[in-house]
Parts: sequence; C-alpha cells; structure tokens
Amino acid sequence: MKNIQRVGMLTSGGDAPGMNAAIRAIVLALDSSVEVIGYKHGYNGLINSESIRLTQSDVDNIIHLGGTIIKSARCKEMRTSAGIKQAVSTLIKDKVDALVVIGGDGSFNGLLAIQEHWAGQVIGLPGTIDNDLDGTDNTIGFSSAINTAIQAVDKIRDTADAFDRVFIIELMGRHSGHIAFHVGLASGAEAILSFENTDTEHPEQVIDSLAKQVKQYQNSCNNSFLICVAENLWPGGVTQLRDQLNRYDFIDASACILGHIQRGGAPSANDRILATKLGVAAVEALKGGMSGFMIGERYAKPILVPLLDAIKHTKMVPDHLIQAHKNIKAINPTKIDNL
Ligand SMILES: Nc1ncnc2c1ncn2[C@@H]1O[C@H](COP(=O)(O)OP(=O)(O)OP(=O)(O)O)[C@@H](O)[C@H]1O
Ligand SMILES: O=P(O)(O)OC[C@H]1O[C@](O)(CO)[C@@H](O)[C@@H]1O
Repeated sequence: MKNIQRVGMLTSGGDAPGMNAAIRAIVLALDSSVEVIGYKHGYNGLINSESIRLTQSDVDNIIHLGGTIIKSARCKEMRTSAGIKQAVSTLIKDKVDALVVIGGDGSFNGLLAIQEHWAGQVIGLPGTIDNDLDGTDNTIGFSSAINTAIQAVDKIRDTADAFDRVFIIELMGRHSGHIAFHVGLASGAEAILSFENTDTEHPEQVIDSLAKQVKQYQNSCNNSFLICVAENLWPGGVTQLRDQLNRYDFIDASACILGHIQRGGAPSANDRILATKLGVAAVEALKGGMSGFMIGERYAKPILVPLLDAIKHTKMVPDHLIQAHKNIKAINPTKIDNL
C-alpha cells in the first residue's frame, strides 16, 4: 500500500457537470490524514501556484453542483516546455505525492507531459461533456449535457411544430458527434448529421438528400422536421446549412446553436454516480501505486486505461445507433423522385 500524504487535484478544459462530484469522491475516499490541494483554473493553478486546501467538510455538500469549485481553464502556457517545468516545480515545492486531473484529452496530454518530468503518481478522470475519450463508455458530464440539450430540443420541437418548420440545431462536441447523435435520437430528430454519417466533401448531395426528406415528410404528415448537427461538422456552420436549405421554396428553416447551456446545470444522477464511482476507484489506484492511467468505465465497472490509450480519438458513435436512427426515421432518398 503506497503511503500518500499529499494529493494535488485540478479540473481542466471545458467544465463538465459532475466534476464537483468527482472532487468530492476523491477527497472523501482518501484518509482524512491525507492533505488535498486543489489547484485553481486548470493548469494555471499549478503554473502560478494558485491553490486551496480541500478538506472533507469543504466538499461534503457539492455533489449536486454544476461547474467546478476549483475552477477550470484552458492554459496556453502548459503547452510550452517552460510552462510544464513550472508546473512540475510547483508540485515538488508543495511536496505533492500524486496529481489527479479531471478533464478531457487535452488535459491528459498535459498530465502526460508532467509525468515525463516528475516522479509522483498521475491519474486522470474523464471529465468532459464530449464523451470523446477512448477506453471509457462514458465521460463525466456527457449524460448531464445530453439531458440538458434534450430539454431544449423538446422546446424547439414545440415551436417548430406550430409552424411546421424545419429547425437545424447545433450540438456541442468540438470534433465528436456523441452529443449530437444521442440528443438527436432521444429527441426524435428527423435527421442527424454527425461525423460518422455525413459526407461533408459533397455538401450539395447532403443538402439535396435532406431537401428530399423534408419534401417527403411534408407530403406524408406535414409536421416539424428537426435536424441535429454536430458542432464543427458543416462547412460554414448551421446558419450556412439553413441558408442552403432555404433555397428550396418549400422549406422555411431556422437555425439554433444550443451552445454553453449544454455545459451548465446540476449533474444528472448518472453523472453523480459515475463521478463518485470513478473518484473512489482513483483513490484505490493511487493507494495501489498506479500511475499513468485514466480511470474509465466499461460495462458499468471502473477500469484502468493507460492515458496514452485514452487520447487516441478512435471512439466514434456506434454503428448500431446510426442504424437504429436510420431504421426509425430516415427516408431512403434513393426512393424519392428528383425534386
Ligand atoms: N499537448 C499538450 N501539452 C500540454 N498541455 C496540454 C496539451 N494539450 C492540452 N493541454 C492542456 O490541457 C488544457 C485543456 O485541454 P483542452 O482545451 O484540449 O480541453 P480538454 O481537456 O480536451 O477538455 P474538453 O475537450 O472537454 O474541453 C489546455 O488548455 C492545456 O492547458
Ligand atoms: O468554452 P469554450 O472554450 O469555447 O469551448 C467549447 C468547447 O468545449 C466543449 O464544450 C467541451 O470540450 C466542446 O464541446 C466545445 O467545442
């Protein structure tokens, strides 16, 4: 059993609902004799030596809070060798034995850079709404983000329905389609455009196919038509897509970028439970002397994933979800006559 006396912790990258629940779980799972230092504003806190002591009573009642009590940030300096050295020197000065970083793939790159220059233990917890880390079925924040987005999309559905309108909704995800696809499925969107199922090399064909689907929809039921689109997918964004669709005289499309509301709010039950499970498992891993791992979740159980494997960017929207949506909603454009 490793004798750990001081643990450093930080949250980095886009904040995610459930980060506080993870902080809480780690602090409460550690022996009360272990000192926990929370570095503030992501890696900036390490570089600028800005930290707070986190006691068990500090974190006892934060499981339900969105955001992160130790703040997050994107820290440019951490991408330089001077920044990394400065971060390491703070860890040495503070006599930290282990560092836990809650964040996404970028944050894990920072952790790997620290590991190269520091003898302490490093552990990552997957904290990002994007669900784009390999080796884990879910990331902390994903479930909350899709729940929040679904509520918003349901409201858009009401007004879209009233006007029989086409609505194009952009979901977050940076370069991954997990949020867009899950929200599209759960809100019954008529079309979902994600990296896995959309040929953006040939935008005109996609537009033509969408227009045909809308036409067919109008002919058969004359209702609203929702299109969920992954952020950074469509050349020119969703407003451009709207303009392209509005060239068809039978289409009256609006666009809505859901944006940062997807990152806010209280964490869902799933995220609170996931964060707690993974936080406790992180402490077990530290006590067992492990280093260089992300604590992920597979089939509802915590697992250790080498940090390098977690950041490979190979986790795509599963094919069975794409097929499920096709089977339920999509109208095969080849069966529709040219407009
Ligand atoms: N290659 C790298 N080397 C060192 N540090 C890095 C590197 N990449 C990212 N970081 C650090 O991690 C921070 C967070 O990274 P990034 O902005 O990519 O978010 P993330 O952790 O991927 O989370 P999310 O995708 O949810 O926003 C960066 O601002 C930077 O401080
Ligand atoms: O808040 P920022 O820095 O604009 O970052 C937005 C990005 O962060 C995320 O919310 C989380 O990675 C992405 O989905 C989005 O692209």
